[in-house]
Amino acid sequence: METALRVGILGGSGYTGVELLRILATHPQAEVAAVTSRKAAGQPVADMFPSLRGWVDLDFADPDPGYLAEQCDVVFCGVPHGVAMHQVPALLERGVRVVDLSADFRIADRTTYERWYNETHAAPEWLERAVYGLPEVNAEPIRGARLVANPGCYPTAVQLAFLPLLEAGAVDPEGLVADAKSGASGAGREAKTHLLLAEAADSMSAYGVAGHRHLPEIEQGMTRAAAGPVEVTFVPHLAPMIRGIHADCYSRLQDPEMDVQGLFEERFKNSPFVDVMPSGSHPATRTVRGSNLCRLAVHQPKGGKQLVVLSVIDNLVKGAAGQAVQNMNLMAGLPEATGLNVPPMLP
Ligand SMILES: NC(=O)C1=CN([C@@H]2O[C@H](COP(=O)(O)OP(=O)(O)OC[C@H]3O[C@@H](n4cnc5c(N)ncnc54)[C@H](OP(=O)(O)O)[C@@H]3O)[C@@H](O)[C@H]2O)C=CC1
Ligand SMILES: CC(=O)N[C@@H](CCC(=O)OP(=O)(O)O)C(=O)O
Repeated sequence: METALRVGILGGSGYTGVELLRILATHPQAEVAAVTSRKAAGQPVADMFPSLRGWVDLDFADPDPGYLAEQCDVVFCGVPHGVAMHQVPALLERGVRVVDLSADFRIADRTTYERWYNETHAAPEWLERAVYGLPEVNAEPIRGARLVANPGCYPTAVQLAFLPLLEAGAVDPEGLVADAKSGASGAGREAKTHLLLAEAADSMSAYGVAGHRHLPEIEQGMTRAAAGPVEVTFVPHLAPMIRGIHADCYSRLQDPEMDVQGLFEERFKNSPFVDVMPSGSHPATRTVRGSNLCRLAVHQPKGGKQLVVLSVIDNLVKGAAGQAVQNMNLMAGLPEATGLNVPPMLP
């Protein structure tokens, strides 16, 4: 067997970090060599995450890029946006390849990034060199990338639902609506009042309706797919569940007679993690939990022009850690699904 890839996780004590550790624990070609946390440096990983007892025998280390570069061939960044951009250049300059799960390198246009994220970009020279890590679109450039910007969770679910339609010019690109619900783990592991059990359970609320930071990321990908301007209304919601994203994606067909089901089946026939369900299906988030799958279902109510595509993912897997490992596999020349072929957990 070839030597395993030595993998590091910058920000390993958060939700995407523990999900990366879970997935990598059974990956046949990767070995986790370093995991960082400022607060837990020096403590065994399995003390913080007893679920990994017997699987991960490492202590958390300080987030020092020099140390990570010594130990690792590839580093995943599971740190908040605004943090990764300060750490990533030092890793890249030392020859480490990086998959950044934060938003720092997703938006190629610096001005757009700075407007939506309200801060000056610390590594603008890497913005254009980063490859947007949606494997269903960019598999080839991802293979050769030094820096992959892993997509956001909502943008993954929404783009996969719209891309076939936009690439084929099948819908009005200016009348797109994405109504999406996310589980609370999408907001990370830091304490926040709106995520307390008594605030988030048994309730559902929209947020960011006037403009969520995922909107420019969604529009960037969809503009590329449509090869022209798109107009998207994006309404995210916090739903009373732990994992999962359910996106209802609305558009107007140019030709209601078009075989939309056939279009989706053809577009994703070589995508191991996109399941185009029979037309009229109702996918549930629980049918993808713990897996790297995106399940899509096409609906054409009354056979008219209005089209509804339902898209479900696990925000921590296809929306974050699983997609990041899919990208690492491509970068390493491995089959895309290596270490990711597990069925979802249900119930
Ligand atoms: N949760 C989700 O569903 C998704 C998250 N993402 C993105 O992935 C990234 C990680 O998210 P998530 O795991 O949920 O976040 P968490 O808040 O759960 O974890 C953040 C991690 O980053 C570390 N960290 C925080 N600040 C710093 C810093 N200044 N320097 C070094 N390390 C730091 C924390 O550890 P410590 O404080 O101990 O150092 C912790 O390990 C974020 O950018 C997020 O937006 C992307 C897609 C989906
Ligand atoms: C429920 C919730 O709060 N979700 C987060 C998005 C989660 C996420 O993954 O954001 P990035 O991928 O851009 O890091 C939010 O709305 O900001």
